Amino acid sequence: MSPPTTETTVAPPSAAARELASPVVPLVSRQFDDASPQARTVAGGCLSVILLGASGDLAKKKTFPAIFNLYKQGFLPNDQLQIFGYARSKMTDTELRNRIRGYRDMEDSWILSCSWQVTYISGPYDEESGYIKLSEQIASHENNKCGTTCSTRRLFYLALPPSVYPLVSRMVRKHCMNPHSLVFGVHVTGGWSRVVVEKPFGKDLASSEDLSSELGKLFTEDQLYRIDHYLGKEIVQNLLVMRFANRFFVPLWNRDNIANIQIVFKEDFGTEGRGGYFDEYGIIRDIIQNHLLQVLCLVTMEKPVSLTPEHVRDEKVKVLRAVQPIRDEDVVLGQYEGYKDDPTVPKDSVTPTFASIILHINNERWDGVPFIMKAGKALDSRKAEIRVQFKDVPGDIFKCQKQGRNEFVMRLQPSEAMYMKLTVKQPGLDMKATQSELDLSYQQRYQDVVIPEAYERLILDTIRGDQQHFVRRDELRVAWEIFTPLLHRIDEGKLKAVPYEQGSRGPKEADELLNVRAGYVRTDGYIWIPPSLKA
Ligand SMILES: NC(=O)C1=CN([C@@H]2O[C@H](COP(=O)(O)OP(=O)(O)OC[C@H]3O[C@@H](n4cnc5c(N)ncnc54)[C@H](OP(=O)(O)O)[C@@H]3O)[C@@H](O)[C@H]2O)C=CC1
Ligand SMILES: O=C1O[C@H](COP(=O)(O)O)[C@@H](O)[C@H](O)[C@H]1O
Repeated sequence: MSPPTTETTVAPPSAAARELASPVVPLVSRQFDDASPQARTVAGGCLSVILLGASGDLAKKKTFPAIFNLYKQGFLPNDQLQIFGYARSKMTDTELRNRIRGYRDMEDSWILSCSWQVTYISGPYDEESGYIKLSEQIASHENNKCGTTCSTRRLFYLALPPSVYPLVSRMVRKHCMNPHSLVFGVHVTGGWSRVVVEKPFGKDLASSEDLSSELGKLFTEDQLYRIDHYLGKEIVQNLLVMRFANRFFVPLWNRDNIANIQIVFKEDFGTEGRGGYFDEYGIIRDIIQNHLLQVLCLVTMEKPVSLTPEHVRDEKVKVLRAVQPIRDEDVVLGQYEGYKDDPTVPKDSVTPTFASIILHINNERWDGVPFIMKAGKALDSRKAEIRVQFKDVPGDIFKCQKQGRNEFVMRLQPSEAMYMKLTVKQPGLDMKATQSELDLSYQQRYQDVVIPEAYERLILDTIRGDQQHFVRRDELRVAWEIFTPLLHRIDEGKLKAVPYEQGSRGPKEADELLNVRAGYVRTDGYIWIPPSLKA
């Protein structure tokens, strides 16, 4: 096997590349300096998207719909696209298409009118024959559509359990990489092969490093896209713009003004048939170590030198390195009652389905500010948000502390919004202060804008070769360094999950942790109602 090569492309933009030009150019992710691989990569030619694990949950719910939506919006080449599904399950092309169609009720007529089709290949993950067949089918599509001269692009998406990544990656590397574009190790026709891998990337530092080394032997870092779909969410993508393009926030975003920050993920349903997977990982590996930690990076990092992916990721790594070891007294774990009734969950499972953890960042900006990372399944609502609580005003003459503190809330989902809780004069003759808000609710402000799904954005980024919103290897290592000691203590039974009622706020101990150890001050009697729900 030849060693992996760095992709270098030299062909001028083709007509197909121009066809791929985005109708909307997002502000953050589309700016590259001339030296970046993205700027050099020609984004045109035949495109094969190969979904390994095509029979699975992620493929059905997220990946296929995202590809269809991108195509529908004109982001993918009209006549040079082909989707290949690969998995062990026996299925025909039509059965796979029906499966995809069935999920989101995608319009039959529209799917049938696509000039390309979904091809399904059934094969084992551990035998070469399946990959040889897959490779032949891709080559045949490329020859039919492009001949041998134009650039060909192969996007391999591993929608599979991480345990099979090394095996599948070795097979892909050996049999399915793009042969046309390599001449003496250099891509001369603008072609590429890229590989998307899903989280969780390992179970702890050691297993993640093993996985990274395995993949590193097969692919270069710029061929590997470690996807964390929270980085594709609209409000998460807005974080750098909000923080670094608004004078308001520049002087306030630090330990002098901010009392605490919460990053919260709540789901109002349990494991729903994914208990087998979930029980092996638990809520910290499933949500906090990746999704919430990525959000924390963007909330706390210093301003990058520029928006090139490496500059942004350098800053993320830097702030992660300043996160302090997690103390047991800063952790509350929970397991919802009824979790073990799921037939795929062992009857004696102690896996946490809820965790609230206080992190501390030891740097000049954040020393002393508690960051509360809270995630749970089967809670009272489904939402994800970042809540920045400011300190009290010194010398308060209005007795505002009783009203509540200023908060800046960024709601990732549902109903994207940003609002600022502030104290104003209650309208009327009395000089009385009350809580109100400045509100930017996306549904109201951007009524004609369809907010893309995170997976749409990130899959498009992989096709464009933009790695800003993907996790770099060193970033992943530090993320595991932060959580591995705690995870090992949990695995050894040193920390126990307390039971909580389904549909509740989680264990009451988590509220105590928030109030007592993180100093969060709740505003009684104030609830933000999204404008869409107001009469
Ligand atoms: N589902 C979701 O909402 C999300 C999933 N992810 C990640 O995406 C990846 C795929 O997830 P998901 O689709 O839910 O997983 P699934 O359990 O649905 O697995 C996907 C496919 O992999 C094959 N497979 C399952 N178990 C094994 C095994 N032990 N050995 C070999 N092959 C197996 C099956 O295909 P066959 O038997 O036909 O070969 C299955 O259809 C995971 O890494 C997950 O963490 C990330 C975010 C959200
Ligand atoms: O990665 C995962 O994310 C989903 C939640 O994603 P969202 O975009 O709907 O917030 C979660 O349900 C799943 O357990 C986890 O693996």
